[in-house]
Amino acid sequence: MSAPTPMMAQYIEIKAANPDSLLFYRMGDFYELFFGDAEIASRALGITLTKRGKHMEQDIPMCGVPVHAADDYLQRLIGLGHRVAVCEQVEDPAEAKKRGSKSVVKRDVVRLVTPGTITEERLLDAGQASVLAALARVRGSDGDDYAIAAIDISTGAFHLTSTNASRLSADLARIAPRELIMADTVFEDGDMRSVFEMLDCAIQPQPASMFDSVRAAENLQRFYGVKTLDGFGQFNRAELAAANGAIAYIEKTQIGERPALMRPSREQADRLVYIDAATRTNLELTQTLSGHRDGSLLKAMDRTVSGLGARLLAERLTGPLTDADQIGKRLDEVSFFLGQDRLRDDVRSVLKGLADMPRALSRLALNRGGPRDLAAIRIGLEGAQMCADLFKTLNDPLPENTARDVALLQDKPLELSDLLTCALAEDLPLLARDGGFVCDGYDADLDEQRGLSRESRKVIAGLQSAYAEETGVKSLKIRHNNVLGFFIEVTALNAEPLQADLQRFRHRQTMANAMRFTTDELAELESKIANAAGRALQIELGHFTTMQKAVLDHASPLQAIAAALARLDVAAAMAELAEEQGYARPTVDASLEFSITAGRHPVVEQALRKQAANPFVANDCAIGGNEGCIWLLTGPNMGGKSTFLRQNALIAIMAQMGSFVPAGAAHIGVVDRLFSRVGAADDLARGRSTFMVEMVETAAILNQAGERSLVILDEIGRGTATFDGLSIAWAAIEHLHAVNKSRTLFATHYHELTALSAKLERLSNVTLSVKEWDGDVVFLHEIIEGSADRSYGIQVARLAGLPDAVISRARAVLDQLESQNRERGTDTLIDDLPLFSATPQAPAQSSKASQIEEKLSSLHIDDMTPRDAMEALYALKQMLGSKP
Ligand SMILES: Nc1ncnc2c1ncn2[C@@H]1O[C@H](COP(=O)(O)OP(=O)(O)OP(=O)(O)O)[C@@H](O)[C@H]1O
Repeated sequence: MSAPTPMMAQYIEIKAANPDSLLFYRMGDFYELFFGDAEIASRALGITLTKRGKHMEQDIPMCGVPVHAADDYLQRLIGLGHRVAVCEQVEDPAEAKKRGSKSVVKRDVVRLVTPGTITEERLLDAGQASVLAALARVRGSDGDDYAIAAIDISTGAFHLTSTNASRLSADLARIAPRELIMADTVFEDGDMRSVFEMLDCAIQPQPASMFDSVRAAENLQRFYGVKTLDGFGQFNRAELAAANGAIAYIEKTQIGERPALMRPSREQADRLVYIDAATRTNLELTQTLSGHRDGSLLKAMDRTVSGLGARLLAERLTGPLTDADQIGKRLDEVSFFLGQDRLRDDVRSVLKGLADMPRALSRLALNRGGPRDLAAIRIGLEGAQMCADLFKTLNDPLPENTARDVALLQDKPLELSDLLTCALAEDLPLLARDGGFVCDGYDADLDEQRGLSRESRKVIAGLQSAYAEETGVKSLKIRHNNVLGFFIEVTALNAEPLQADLQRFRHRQTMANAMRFTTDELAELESKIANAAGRALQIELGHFTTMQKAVLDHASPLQAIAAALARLDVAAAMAELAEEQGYARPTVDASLEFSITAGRHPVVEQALRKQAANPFVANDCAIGGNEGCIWLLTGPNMGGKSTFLRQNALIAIMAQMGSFVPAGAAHIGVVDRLFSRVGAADDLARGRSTFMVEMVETAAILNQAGERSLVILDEIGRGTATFDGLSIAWAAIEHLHAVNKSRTLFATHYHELTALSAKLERLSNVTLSVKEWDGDVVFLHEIIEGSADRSYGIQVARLAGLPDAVISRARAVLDQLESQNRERGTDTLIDDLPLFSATPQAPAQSSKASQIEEKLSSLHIDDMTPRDAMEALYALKQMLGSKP
């Protein structure tokens, strides 16, 4: 068997060290993939699979992607959940040749590209954070402690959240990482499976040693180049372990490059509203149930003009606050911008033109940046100054948060800004190695080299005319290509005068219709130009390094300025939204109030307006109070029950993220937990039926909701047989009323439940009004007191286009069922239910049963004939049959 070629041997060795990643192996202008990687990539990318040589007597499958288009292919592979190891040539091929003609150029993996560690503009969504999360678990004195380190390497944001087993899912759902890492021991723990299954992201278990909390402080100190972590605040063991895991993973994937991470900031779990994963999904906060951004609350609210602002808005929407003071301060900013139309417009138009500073900074830190990233910083700093200047003309006092942000903008690093403004040219190449990004007049040496090369070009133009004259060939041209450099070109017919003097015009190449020559003068000029260009590029690259370093030296103030710009964008955008949509400032305080006047659903309202349909019908909601009220909502199908339930939850979220709300007025006592059980979908992938999903979600609510919670329940119990469903709904309401005491909205089709209002003092019945007209039903979408006695399901079915025959048959069946029901009387069912009996009744002794038992025990079977036994059995059966 033949040994692998030296190159294949190198490939096999590098691949063995990176078994979990597709290996992009650099060969000239291509990244090549071999063996199984080639098969996977060719299928995923739709590129041709070829072969190259043999290994162990078998063809080696191969495919390749051109280096200049690698980003696109990377994006697709990462999108499909793959990881890619990028292996580059790390020495000049000339060096390799010195070791012998057969030696292979040294190559090494320079970077692992994973879903959570990408930084390229084209691989990122401007309005979305790209989070890598590291989950750590440490055994505490009373149970396990968990912490999540969430890093957005594309912006440097770094948050640490302490959590526990019951909050973990909700916290991960809020953070919504693109990639989650954890110790393999945690990954393999069966109890954790449900947590990981719920997440829609890449999950990468890592060696447990990466999450060591003991070495963590030392590693963090090394990473940040500090002697102690005291200045960072106090961290618990779980937080240290999570931070250590995240940093170790970044070092593992970035191989030698150090991203400009901010210092970790601690998130206090109770600072944010607890919203569990199901509620987040059901309320379609950042995407719809079908996975689209259109139709989500975020899309309906987003009026930001910069990527920075869009990301901050999403962060605020997914983590509304629980501190009424902080919420009030955010609302002050919106009020301020609402009263300053002109300023708002001006600020927004400055912000619109800004490039993404934190992402540019991050690429520069990782040595992946180019001249355009330097320009992004320059433009960002100019924008910050322009923004700050806009506020100078104001006489009114600024709200606290706005004043703080404007002060931050004024605090820009002047030297850096001057350096970038003076040095950078207007038109910039993507890559530093393309040159031409330092402006003329900045560096005399550079200007001289550029002058030389410009001068030489003029000389070449002169030479061309001279040669044309000398040879009498008017069409003679001096051209350039990468293979020959400069050359003289004449058509084959005109070659003779040049061929006549081959001492002077040395022949280089014969083409189909042309001949190419060179001269000593031309060769000399060529080397002058090449030298000058090479020297100029060296000088420019030197300036690039200086500017890059200057930017990184100011990473912290730059990040602070970017954060201030993002906050201003969000505040101005919220004011824009409030004005455009007619929203009101909510009152948010520490009470247990929940009273909304003329509330609307932010997404449905905008959709109806777009369709020029009937306007949205506003509705009130009052479920506040010291022990929380329950509104039991019955009403026809399509009446607007789900819409009403969701709109109130969304209004609470909007208010607590610091936004104005779609209502005439709103007074909300801070909600600390928001639960919803609306619209169930099968979760067959996890082996759960609709009903099971519904019950798991309901159980979570009944076990966790408290008096500060807001609970939204839509049609629980509908996924099972009528009486089972009704009983579960019934018992759940009683529990909510007596135990949870949360502010609750409960929509149902079980009209029987409305009888509960007679017994539960804080429960009110409300319904959605309808008009019946000529056998049809008209939905007025208006909430009124009282209860609906019918669901109008058949009318809705008719509207949906069920065949007439089915509709009329359904009407006949319904009439029959209703008349039977009337005869039996549903009220008896309600009155019979042991409403307030906490302890189940002991089953009454049945006198019939004991008579049968007595008779049985009096029988002497051994003394009986078969006929006697038969008769006794008949008698027993008869006694049983006489039971009522
Ligand atoms: N307040 C409103 N104003 C105007 N249109 C509304 C209003 N509420 C709901 N609608 C419209 O009615 C449609 C049905 O609403 P929704 O889904 O909330 O009804 P539902 O009572 O929950 O129905 P079902 O019981 O069949 O689930 C919505 O898609 C919306 O277009």
